[in-house]
Amino acid sequence: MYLYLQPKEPPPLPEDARKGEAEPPGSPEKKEKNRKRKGKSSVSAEIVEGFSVFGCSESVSSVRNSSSGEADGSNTHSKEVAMAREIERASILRKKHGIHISGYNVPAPLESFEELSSRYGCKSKLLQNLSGLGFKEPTPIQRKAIPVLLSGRECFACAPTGSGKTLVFLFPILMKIKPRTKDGVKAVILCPMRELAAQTTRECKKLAKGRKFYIKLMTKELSRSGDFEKMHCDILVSTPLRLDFALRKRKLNLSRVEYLVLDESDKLFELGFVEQIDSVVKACSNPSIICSLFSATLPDSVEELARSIMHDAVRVIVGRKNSASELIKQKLVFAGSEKGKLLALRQSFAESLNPPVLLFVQSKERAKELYKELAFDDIKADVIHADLTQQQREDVVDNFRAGKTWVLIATDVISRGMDFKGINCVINYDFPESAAAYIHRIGRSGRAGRTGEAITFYTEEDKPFLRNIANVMAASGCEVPSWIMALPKLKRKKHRPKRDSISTLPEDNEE
Ligand SMILES: Nc1ncnc2c1ncn2[C@@H]1O[C@H](COP(=O)(O)OP(=O)(O)OP(=O)(O)O)[C@@H](O)[C@H]1O
Repeated sequence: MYLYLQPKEPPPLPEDARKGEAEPPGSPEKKEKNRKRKGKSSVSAEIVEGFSVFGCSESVSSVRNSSSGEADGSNTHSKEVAMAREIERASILRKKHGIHISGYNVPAPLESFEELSSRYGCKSKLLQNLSGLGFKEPTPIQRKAIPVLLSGRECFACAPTGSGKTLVFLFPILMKIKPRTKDGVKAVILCPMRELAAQTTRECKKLAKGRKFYIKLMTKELSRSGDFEKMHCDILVSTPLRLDFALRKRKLNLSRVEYLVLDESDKLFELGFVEQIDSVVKACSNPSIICSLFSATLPDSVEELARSIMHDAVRVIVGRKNSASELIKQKLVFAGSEKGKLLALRQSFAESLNPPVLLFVQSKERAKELYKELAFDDIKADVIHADLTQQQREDVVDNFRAGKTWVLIATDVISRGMDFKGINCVINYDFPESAAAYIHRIGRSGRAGRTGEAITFYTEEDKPFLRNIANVMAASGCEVPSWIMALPKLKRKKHRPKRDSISTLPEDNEE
């Protein structure tokens, strides 16, 4: 029985809520929580177009929050003029960057990172760190979702792979929590995979450079033998399994957590993780906690579940929901059979190999098989899958990052969130199991404004599933043959067929 993750029907909104003024719906506790949030409301705000899931209005208007003290209450006319300008400015920015939002009193988007200081009092050290990382302009999701979190609102954010969502949740945490207060964990970031948790911890440390935060990655050792009563930790990054283990066995106290982030939240809400997420959500019992959910793919079912843990959230979508980055040139290649795929791969590498290349297969067995095949070729290849030790997995990732490995063969353990700089090509050697898996896999290239390429092999067996991928391709402007678009639509069934093993050796029954 999951107390927190039971999806609830959206409560009907009172008439004045639709004007952005009513009491938020929910229990007295939630109301209290929302009252606190309202109090935190920041400088400039919009009330915008509503979507069904978070239940809000269809009217479009925008207000300048007078609590900023910028508007002169005695001069109604000039206040109205200023408000109108603000509405227009926010709307132009949103349109320019393809940002869609829903929610009440949504703060206006950032025009520049400098506004973090002028509007939200950001410390200069943090801003220096941003420019030190070469971040000059906020990306569209950063423009909109950072102010949402900074104004104390919960956020449900969907933006393309490689569009800078990590900064969206890290930066407000670093701005808002007090470092080294010694009264426990203040922020928890959950990631579905260990590699991603390690990467997020590293990014967090880079952004926090020069500020004295205790930032910890929940390693296996820590979850099994950490003394959490003595350990200092402001920001904790973990996979659900390790955090749940530490909660149960090591009596980790999360009651003072102010920020809970579910990165790659659609994956986190998949079966297998739900029980662990539920236990974490329960342990984060602070009524003022701010939850935020991020992914490049957020199906409606996840929005439904999100409603059970979020209150008064602002939904921010950049571009089209559940679509691939437009920076990736996508191609489908018919390889006929399993043998045909290996030949096609070798031929493609012989014609042009432009490393780094990431190659996805559907299982660890197949990853090992393909690695054996490519090891005979003159290609610096390596392999990563769940059978490797943690240290081995880290070494593989480091070697690929350092350019020592040209071709990395991988299962879906690194298909989400991993930020390898400048991957030129992603090859789906095995057809992805779903459109979401496809979007995340190919999203390892075409990041941070760079272009990339994605090639997907398919066999006769994969043909019935082509349409799902073709839809994603067409939506991001890639050419798709009309016969594929005419294939019947399949219900969202996962495609993981049993495939012939990867080998060029003749089979027993062949001559
Ligand atoms: N404002 C910015 N300017 C330039 N580069 C940026 C900016 N913000 C983030 N980046 C860089 O863009 C890359 C992708 O960022 P990030 O990993 O946060 O993407 P993401 O949206 O979380 O992707 P995914 O959905 O795959 O997890 C990183 O290398 C990051 O350093």
